[in-house]
Amino acid sequence: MNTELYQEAESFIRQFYQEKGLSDVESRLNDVRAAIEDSGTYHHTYEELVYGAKVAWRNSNRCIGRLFWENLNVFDYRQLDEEEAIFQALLKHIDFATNGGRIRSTISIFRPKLNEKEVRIWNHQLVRYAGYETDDGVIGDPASVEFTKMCEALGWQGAGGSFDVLPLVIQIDDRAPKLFEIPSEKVLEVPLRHPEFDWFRDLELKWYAVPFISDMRLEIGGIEYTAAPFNGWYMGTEIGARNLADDFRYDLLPTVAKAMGLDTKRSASLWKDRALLELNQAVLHSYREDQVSIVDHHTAAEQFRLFEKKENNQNRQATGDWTWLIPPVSPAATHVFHSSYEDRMDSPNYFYQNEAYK
Ligand code: HEM
Ligand SMILES: N/C(=N/c1cccc(CO[C@@H]2CCNC2)c1)c1cccs1
Repeated sequence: MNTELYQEAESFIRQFYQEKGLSDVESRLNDVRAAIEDSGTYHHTYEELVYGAKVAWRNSNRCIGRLFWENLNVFDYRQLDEEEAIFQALLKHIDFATNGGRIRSTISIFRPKLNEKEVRIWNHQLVRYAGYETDDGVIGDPASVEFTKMCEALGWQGAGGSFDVLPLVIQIDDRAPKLFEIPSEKVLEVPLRHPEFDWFRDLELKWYAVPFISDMRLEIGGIEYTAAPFNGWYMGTEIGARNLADDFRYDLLPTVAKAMGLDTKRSASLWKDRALLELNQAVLHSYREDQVSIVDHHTAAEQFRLFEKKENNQNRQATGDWTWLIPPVSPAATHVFHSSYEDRMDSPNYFYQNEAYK
């Protein structure tokens, strides 16, 4: 009898029954114990799965967006056993979550790991841009160079542009991974323009509307869901202060600063800070004008403060990883910077897992 699994299962089931005010937890625990004795594992009810996915979000210490943890749409795809069916489910997730720009927080949960057999999505995010190493530097997203090479090794042919959407790579157990192109009409993107600087659109920048994290493991009561892609909406700084700004990503601060006519020779001119602000303003302006959900880092911090209060009202204390909760732009202008959080890892939760392309 796998007592470690039973202990994690018991702790989760008791938490679920207690928080939901359900009765007769002992009878459910007897069924779970019997299942583990009989088959080495147990099966979550849909209600347990939904509660587990939501509480895993509530426990995600690095997430500033947790105020809305109870509004998660959960798709139960544990019965799917073929790559093609999983691909179709992912397209449905992308459509449902995108919702024409009124983004809906959603998670799709595929079959959990059992006896070293597992379903994996090799992508970091369902939608992400390719990165190509050339003699004159990287074209596209440098963060995707390694994964792009893997896709090419598996037969994918990218267009060689700066914003090519990568294919989905789905692997079941030890079968060969299968590649699937996402139809371009399924991928909502936002062309970036600035509210005052007309030259900004000439940079021909864009970003995808919805972030779908597809490489983390969802752990609920000792059961490991190794393929459980989830999405929310972006906080503007993720795009404007990191993806497009980091010098190991699209490295656009010098480009924006020069177009603004700033003196990029002297750090003291704060040209990087001025460029950052305009880049972030362009992101928020473009997403809002296209009616694509996005949140600025001040509003997100206010929402997080409300989350902290709501947790206290439920006799819980919000845990957090301060180093990730503070936004990369004007962190000290938010209450988060002046607060402290215990970085305790409660379960259920989302975890990193080994790179699928081992
Ligand atoms: C609804 C809007 C949401 C917003 C605005 C939001 C915002 C963020 C931001 C800004 C980060 C830091 C990312 C980074 O710095 O790279 C983050 C991290 C995280 N979020 Fe949220 N989030 C949202 C919804 C969700 C949902 C629906 C889930 C899961 C069900 C989730 C789970 C997480 C996790 C696990 C991390 C940490 C990732 C890591 O450690 O790499 N978030 N979130
Ligand atoms: N806005 C978001 N931002 C992120 C949430 C989790 C992870 C990430 C990206 O993390 C990468 C790995 C470490 N930094 C970048 C971004 C969401 C994605 C999915 C739901 S909400």
